[in-house]
Amino acid sequence: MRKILSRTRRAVDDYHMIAEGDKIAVGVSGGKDSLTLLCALAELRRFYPNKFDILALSIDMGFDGTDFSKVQELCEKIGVEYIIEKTDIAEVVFDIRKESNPCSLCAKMRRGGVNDLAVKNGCNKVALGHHNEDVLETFFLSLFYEGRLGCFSPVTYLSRKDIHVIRPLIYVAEGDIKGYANRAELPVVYNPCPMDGKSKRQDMKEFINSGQKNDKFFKKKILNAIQTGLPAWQKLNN
Ligand SMILES: Nc1ncnc2c1ncn2[C@@H]1O[C@H](COP(=O)(O)OP(=O)(O)OP(=O)(O)O)[C@@H](O)[C@H]1O
Repeated sequence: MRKILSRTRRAVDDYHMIAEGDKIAVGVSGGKDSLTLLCALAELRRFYPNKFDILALSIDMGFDGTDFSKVQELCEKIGVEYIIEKTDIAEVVFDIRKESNPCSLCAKMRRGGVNDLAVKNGCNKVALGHHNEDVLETFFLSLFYEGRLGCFSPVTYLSRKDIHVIRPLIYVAEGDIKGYANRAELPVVYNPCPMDGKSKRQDMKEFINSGQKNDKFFKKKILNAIQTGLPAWQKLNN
């Protein structure tokens, strides 16, 4: 956890993600990334100079067999309040709308659900579990499939809801998350989504891995290009 925590702290500092008195909703899908984010922020909360509080939120998509009870137990252990909202997003996307491209509608509804639930519970920020490889994959997806330079931002202000979305794991490597999730025996929730893993993102992952194999600084250089080239990624002075 020490490495994850120090990288999380560096990202939080570089982009002023956490201010005194913040109440941060951590979006917990039940996957390894968001569970790691939850544990990292619970730990950071103990010593970060700006005092803040966290709340864990899960949007239950309504797939049969989803069980968040072990996440509930983890939250009790680390002293974090936990709210699960049951939805019928899976039914809307797959049965009612019969979407040919279900991921984009699903993600939109899920994001809306997390943000609304955060506001309803008095949070001024939402934290998401995007890690370093998510950043690089998203950057290349924009480049190769949309022909533009872009990526989600470390911090995004949503004016309609008056909340900030923060991504504290942007410097954390997926491999470190996997290692931590295994060692800490995080209660990863089985994802029954039929689309899970079937995406262009997988192709980008393979492309990045082959770049990294040829040049051990590949990922570092791309992140540097993002931070110097995309305005929203410019580090703020501390
Ligand atoms: N059902 C959900 N409820 C609450 N938050 C969610 C949910 N699904 C996703 N999120 C949040 O959005 C982030 C990005 O979603 P995405 O589906 O890309 O997750 P991921 O990369 O598979 O991460 P994870 O391993 O945490 O599932 C997650 O890390 C999490 O913080």
